[in-house]
Amino acid sequence: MKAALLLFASITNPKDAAFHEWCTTIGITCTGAQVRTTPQSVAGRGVFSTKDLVVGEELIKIPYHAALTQGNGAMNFPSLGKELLHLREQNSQQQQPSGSALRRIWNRIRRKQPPIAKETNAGENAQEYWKEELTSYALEAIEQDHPWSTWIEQWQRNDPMQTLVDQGTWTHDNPVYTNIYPNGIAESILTAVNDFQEMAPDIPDYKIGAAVGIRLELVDDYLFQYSNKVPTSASLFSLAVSRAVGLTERVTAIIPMHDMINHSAQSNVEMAYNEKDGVFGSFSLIASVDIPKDTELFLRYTDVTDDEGKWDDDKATWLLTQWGIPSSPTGNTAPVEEEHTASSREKSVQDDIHLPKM
Ligand SMILES: C[S@@+](CC[C@H](N)C(=O)[O-])C[C@H]1O[C@@H](n2cnc3c(N)ncnc32)[C@H](O)[C@@H]1O
Repeated sequence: MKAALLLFASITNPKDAAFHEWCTTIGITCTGAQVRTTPQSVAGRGVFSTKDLVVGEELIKIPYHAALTQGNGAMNFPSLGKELLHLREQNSQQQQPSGSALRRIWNRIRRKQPPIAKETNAGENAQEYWKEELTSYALEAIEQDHPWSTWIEQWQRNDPMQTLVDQGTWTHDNPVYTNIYPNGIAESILTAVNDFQEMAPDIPDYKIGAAVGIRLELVDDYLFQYSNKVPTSASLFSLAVSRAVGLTERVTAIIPMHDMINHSAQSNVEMAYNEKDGVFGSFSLIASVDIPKDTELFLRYTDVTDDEGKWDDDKATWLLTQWGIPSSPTGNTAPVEEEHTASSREKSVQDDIHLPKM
């Protein structure tokens, strides 16, 4: 308790302090790390080491029940769980549209990425609907003032895609819908594409345009299928997507503390989990290199290099539009070789983990 008080005393931002207090309540232990809102972070807020850490040292431990998964969501909100299950059954019976030309092009690009996870522990076809369902559970948590709300209300993302989704200016029936050019594209979409291009000038604008188009289609599909049936929010949907991690082929999760860690091609932490008989116990964040005190911690969300280690602009487009993170041929070197140091009880999921894609 004394240690916790000392920890909060050193956090100056009230939101960070509230988040850490919540972490303690829910059973997350942060022995070597702290969330800080600071200009020193690449994204204005990130996780920093609070002491010198040696490779292999555990700095954060998160119990499984703290993570937002479809299974945990259904356990906390059983009636919403039933409604979502019902919707899932309805949706999977319906003929899925073959998708637009844009989506087909993007699917070709996506084949370069690891395969998308297929199913979860929450039932048949569940993995297909994780984005929609985790968003609904997150909204329900806020609505019911569930303890998770302290964390969920702090989700943030600051990039042209999130701005576009927050403004809702891409849909024709939106009163704030801005100019449409003769080619049918809204001015707000072109603004987002231009803003992205300024952030990452090495990525061709047509690739950014395609990726933005795909995401908007997915948001549209989501609103069409879920609005007026269960809690929905395009903004939270987009936030959830940027914070989720695929743990196994069956389970996608948003994990508190883990989701506060920013991306770098040269990560310095990795995640491991304790699992017995296919049941998760807890997640650990482990130093993958020696880390001095007060250093920002990084995970590598995705690799943007090809088989030969060269910067791949398709993958870079993904990083840019999924998380708002720019990259360039010169700014991305191969990740540092990491020595696996987790105990034998812990299975490293660094290689299995993929941040899910829309
Ligand atoms: C999983 S969250 C990480 C925590 C986030 N910074 C926060 O304060 O909630 C992912 C988001 O963080 C930001 N981010 C992460 N790594 C970044 C980087 N290297 N450069 C710029 N923004 C980054 C992006 O907005 C991204 O969508």
